Amino acid sequence: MKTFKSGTYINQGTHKSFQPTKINQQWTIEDMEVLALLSQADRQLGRLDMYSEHIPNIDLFIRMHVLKEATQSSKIEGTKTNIEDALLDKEDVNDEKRDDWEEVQNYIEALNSAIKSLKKLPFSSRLIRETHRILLQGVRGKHKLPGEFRSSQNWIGGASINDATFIPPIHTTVNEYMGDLENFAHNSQSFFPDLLKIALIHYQFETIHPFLDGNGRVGRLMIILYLVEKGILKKPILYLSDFFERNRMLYYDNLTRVREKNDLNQWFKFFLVGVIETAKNGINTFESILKLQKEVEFKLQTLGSRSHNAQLILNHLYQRPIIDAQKVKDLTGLSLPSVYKLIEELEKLEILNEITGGKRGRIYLFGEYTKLFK
Ligand SMILES: Nc1ncnc2c1ncn2[C@@H]1O[C@H](COP(=O)(O)OP(=O)(O)OP(=O)(O)O)[C@@H](O)[C@H]1O
Repeated sequence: MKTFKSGTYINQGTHKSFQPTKINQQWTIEDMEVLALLSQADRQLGRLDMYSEHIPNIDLFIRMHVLKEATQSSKIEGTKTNIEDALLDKEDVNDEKRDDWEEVQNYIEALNSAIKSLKKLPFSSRLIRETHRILLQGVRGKHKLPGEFRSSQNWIGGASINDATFIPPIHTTVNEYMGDLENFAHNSQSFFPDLLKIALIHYQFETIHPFLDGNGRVGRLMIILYLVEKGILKKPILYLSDFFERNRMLYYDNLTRVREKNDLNQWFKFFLVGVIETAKNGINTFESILKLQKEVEFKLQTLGSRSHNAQLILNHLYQRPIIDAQKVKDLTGLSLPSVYKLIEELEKLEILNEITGGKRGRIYLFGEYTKLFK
């Protein structure tokens, strides 16, 4: 690592683009602090992974984890959607918030679809492009070449290329760089720890900046895809975007430091601290979910014969903690008067609370559960 050189600048006449060093090579690591953090991060990830085996019905809770990741990652990009907004149906979202809401939904769809595809497609340029296509579908992204690598020079920061903070590699080299990144991801001879590999892949991906837009979001999404593909996590339950969002300036600065100061170790440390902190938060969230689940079950016992229907509603709420009377009717097959009675009882038990304040179109939130993801 001592001699690591992040890349070279090539003169394009009006500007200089940064051509990063290819990453599919043998890496060594000598910084003891990186190694110590790596060992902690591995330990915490192992603990987190255990939850996916031991929590019954874990899939119920994963949807909310995905929703949180989508909200936080999109927030870095600038959307103003919060978790409660992201839970709403399209027709319940205000006009001015709808485009942001759609971006978050695209993120959820892109992540779910990519996780599913991993069963038949490897972590590859093709998978990355397909994920990008879903992420940028719809109004805002349609002029940004969804699903395609760029065919022009782009830049980061500044209104024009002349005052850019960073100019990624020339577009004619994007395919070659992405091929190198893909080969590195699958190079089993490189004997480099997986967490450092994905940290390096994220840095390199952001530096290549292969798309016209959405590079940050796709790059963050790739982290979870890589961890699942390598079997480090059985389920997609580690989401770093919250950490990156809370430390946004450091996130950008540490990426920049690699390029400007050849300081890869600082980026590794930042990334590993993120993994440790996020895994610990994930474990706490699961502990809180289990505790809440017990409390709720205890409350449901007071409903006697109606507890079966209440349980059906709860199974829905753990996936999407928002509901209306029609959905309760669909889930339980009860008549409308019985539906309203059951909702009222769940309100009394402080499981549901109405959030619109209106008489019609009432929507109920499972607030205590939603809070665990904030
Ligand atoms: N100096 C830098 N060097 C390399 N990558 C950077 C640098 N500064 C920012 N980035 C990366 O570029 C991303 C922004 O790229 P882009 O606007 O294409 O992505 P986005 O998904 O639309 O937005 P965002 O990443 O802000 O959510 C940042 O999130 C970060 O990952």
